[in-house]
Amino acid sequence: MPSPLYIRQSFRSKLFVKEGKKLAQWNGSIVRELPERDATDVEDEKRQRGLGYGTYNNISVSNNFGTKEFPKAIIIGVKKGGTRALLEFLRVHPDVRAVGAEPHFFDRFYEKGLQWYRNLMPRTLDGQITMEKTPSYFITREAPSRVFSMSRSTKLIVVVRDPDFLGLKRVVTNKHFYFNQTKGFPCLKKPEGSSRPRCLGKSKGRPHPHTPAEVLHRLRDFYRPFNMKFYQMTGQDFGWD
Ligand SMILES: Nc1ncnc2c1ncn2[C@@H]1O[C@H](COP(=O)(O)OS(=O)(=O)O)[C@@H](OP(=O)(O)O)[C@H]1O
Repeated sequence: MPSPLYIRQSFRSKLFVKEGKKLAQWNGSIVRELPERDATDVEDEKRQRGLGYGTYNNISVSNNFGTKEFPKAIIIGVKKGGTRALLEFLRVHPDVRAVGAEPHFFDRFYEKGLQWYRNLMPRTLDGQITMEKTPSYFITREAPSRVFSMSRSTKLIVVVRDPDFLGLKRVVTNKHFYFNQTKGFPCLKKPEGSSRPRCLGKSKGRPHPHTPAEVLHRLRDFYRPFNMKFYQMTGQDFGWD
């Protein structure tokens, strides 16, 4: 089985940085690549079934060079764990190329075959990492063995907290972000000459209802044993109690 990496997510820019010259070049590609909105499951499905993946503007194909490769890393979950933010912030890095929408290959569209899947991927040059994210893989029993039969070396990333992996050079820092009060989380700053949105889509940053202390207490009690199991499995105490 491919081994999952449990990612601690704080989104305080653990993404990593190259010098100014390179930065100026890839600022241009950020403008093209950031999706205007998040792809919901329904949108994903429509796109994959009917409209043709390759033509949809969320799919990040910014050049005709390079080759389409299977992902070297897949964000497999957890749902609502900030997986979109992680992918969008990672793909700011020039060495990361990612599919904008969720491919749902290993859960819904497996019968379409590996060539179909690879064709969804953006082209990469030597040294670039292909990535995708589909958080429902985490709750799909068949997903791990399916990924394994595609490639034994693909890294599976589960967002827990703090992305800290992949060995990328330091390119993205705090200066690329601002704290958006309305959303309640960091967004990418607008590059010069761009009018494209820099924050995640409407479905992210929902207002949450007040949760009474008693309910929180009961939820903590309920999840405690599962959290303990998880700490044992990962060898790390996340201190969620
Ligand atoms: N930068 C940053 N820091 C912390 N939290 C963030 C960040 N960006 C997004 N979010 C929150 O992540 C929630 C969405 O997670 P996902 O993108 O994994 O959702 S999905 O499963 O793909 O639908 C969603 O939470 P809710 O708004 O509570 O639904 C987002 O607000």
